[in-house]
Amino acid sequence: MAKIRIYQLAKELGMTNDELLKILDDMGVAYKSHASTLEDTTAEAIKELIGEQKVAEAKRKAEEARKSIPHRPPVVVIMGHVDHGKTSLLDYLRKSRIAEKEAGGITQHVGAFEVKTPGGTVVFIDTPGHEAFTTIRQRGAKVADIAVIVIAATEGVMPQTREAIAHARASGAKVIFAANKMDLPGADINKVHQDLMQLGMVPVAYGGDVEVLPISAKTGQGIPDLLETILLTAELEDLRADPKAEAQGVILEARVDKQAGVLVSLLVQQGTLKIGDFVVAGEHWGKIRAMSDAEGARRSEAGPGSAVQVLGFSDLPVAGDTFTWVPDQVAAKEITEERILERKASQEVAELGRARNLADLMRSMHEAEQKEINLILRTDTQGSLEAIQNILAKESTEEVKIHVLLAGVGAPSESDVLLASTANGAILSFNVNPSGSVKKMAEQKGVPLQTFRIIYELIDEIRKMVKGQREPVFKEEILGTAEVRAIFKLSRGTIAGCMVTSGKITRNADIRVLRKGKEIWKGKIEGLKRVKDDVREVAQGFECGILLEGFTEFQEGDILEATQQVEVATD
Ligand SMILES: Nc1nc2c(ncn2[C@@H]2O[C@H](COP(=O)(O)OP(=O)(O)OP(=O)(O)O)[C@@H](O)[C@H]2O)c(=O)[nH]1
Repeated sequence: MAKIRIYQLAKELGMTNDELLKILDDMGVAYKSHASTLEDTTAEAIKELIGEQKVAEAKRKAEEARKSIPHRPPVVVIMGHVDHGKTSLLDYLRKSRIAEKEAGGITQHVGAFEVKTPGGTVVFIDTPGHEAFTTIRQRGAKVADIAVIVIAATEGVMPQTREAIAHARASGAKVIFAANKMDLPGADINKVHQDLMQLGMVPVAYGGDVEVLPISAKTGQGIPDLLETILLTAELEDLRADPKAEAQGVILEARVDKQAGVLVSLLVQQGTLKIGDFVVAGEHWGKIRAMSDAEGARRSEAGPGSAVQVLGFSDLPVAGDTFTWVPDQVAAKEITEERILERKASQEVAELGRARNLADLMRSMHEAEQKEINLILRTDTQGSLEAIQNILAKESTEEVKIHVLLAGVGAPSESDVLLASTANGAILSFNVNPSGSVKKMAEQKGVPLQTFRIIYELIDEIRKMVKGQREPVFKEEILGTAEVRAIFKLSRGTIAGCMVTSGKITRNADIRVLRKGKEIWKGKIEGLKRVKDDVREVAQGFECGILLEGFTEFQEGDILEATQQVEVATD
């Protein structure tokens, strides 16, 4: 390597001569002037040092940039079993928010509302239950950071509590439990704790990390603590959003109002949405003409964490679609038109390749290298459910995990189909039949849904799935051999003129070169020719020319052995 002079290296590293001379002084390197040459090792050491400094500086800047982005309020969804108090809790939170304002405040439904506490603001999605939440997730958007799952302490964990947990987990939201109805004499928080332990979740009270807050949606008892826990959880998540970024968020609801036209509720997640902005959401676009918030107040802009109702969409966007800012109408139109075309094209493909049964699902999981089988189990009785779960636990292997997203008594529901669809899973039911509408939905969404009458048939099906997902085991199979009879040295390599002496040689086979019975090389074929034509295979008794990838030292009499890897059936 040519010696480098100090001023040359300084230029290469983008620094001044003086800066580099200072580094040399610090390193104790002697020089006469900036024109002196450096030893190779010194130059390398300096390059390495500067490289490290640059990486550290870039890291520090990235962290600084992240820290300069302000925090945003957490977005919370409330879920739980029917009648456990989701609506009451939302009502209480909504009222407590208004109580802080001037009396007589009017509220309007914009899909989410804010609760301000001394510790910070929390945004609540204004629709109880997981249907709305799952519909939003179905479209690929993550809307809630935290799920509060309400459990009536008079009843404990019920089937839809388990569903809510499964949905929340599948979305990646943090889960906090609210043990509700604590004002009632029959309330027993210990039962809630124990039920959760049975599901493998250890409450903080028992030394675990699962938050269970006793509350009453009726009296408001414990709700400040619940809000505080939400904010603490959010703090750990370090949620940030840049108000200066291009506006982006999720459509929460959309409807047509006879007078106002298309009304869209949306949640801004990044950036600031302003009047006059153009946005696209799925296949629809709009120019924001007016915005109003949950207080019914007109807004000219909405920053991260704000839910607003907007006017300006010409068509109804779909709840759950993300919306993004675009610079103008030309961009808005082009993007939405492109999306419509893309959808039409992919629909045609989907018609052909939709996963309709377990075998199809297994194939798609295999292609995606998914090593977890996600299942929803539905049975007629608790007894059969437990029996199946016990057997399943034994079928899970190190390589392929069986993950039961949800197990419950009763027929599969539409919400099960949504869950299975987002998790790329299957629904297996035992002795219970899904309704026609559920079957139809499963078909539309490509979710395998199968009903069994005999437990062992169900288990067999699962065994097949596990087997399908195992890493395949391969063994080597010899395809054929060829003997080198002549050697041609050409400009593009050395070609072995061979006679296929047994079996066949194929273009994509693995080749072993054997000389006097010993392997001297192993690799792939680069070219296989019969006379002058490139061919895919040559059979016994024919001559051919073989060019190998990276081997040229042929000798007459060498044997080329062609092999291929074949999958071995395992049980
Ligand atoms: N005493 C008492 N009653 C409550 C409390 N929370 C809810 N309730 C009552 O429980 C019943 C069900 O409450 P909702 O808030 O409608 O329950 P939900 O979970 O929204 O129910 P669905 O919307 O049907 O799924 C109502 O009669 C409420 O008044 C509470 O903390 N204490």
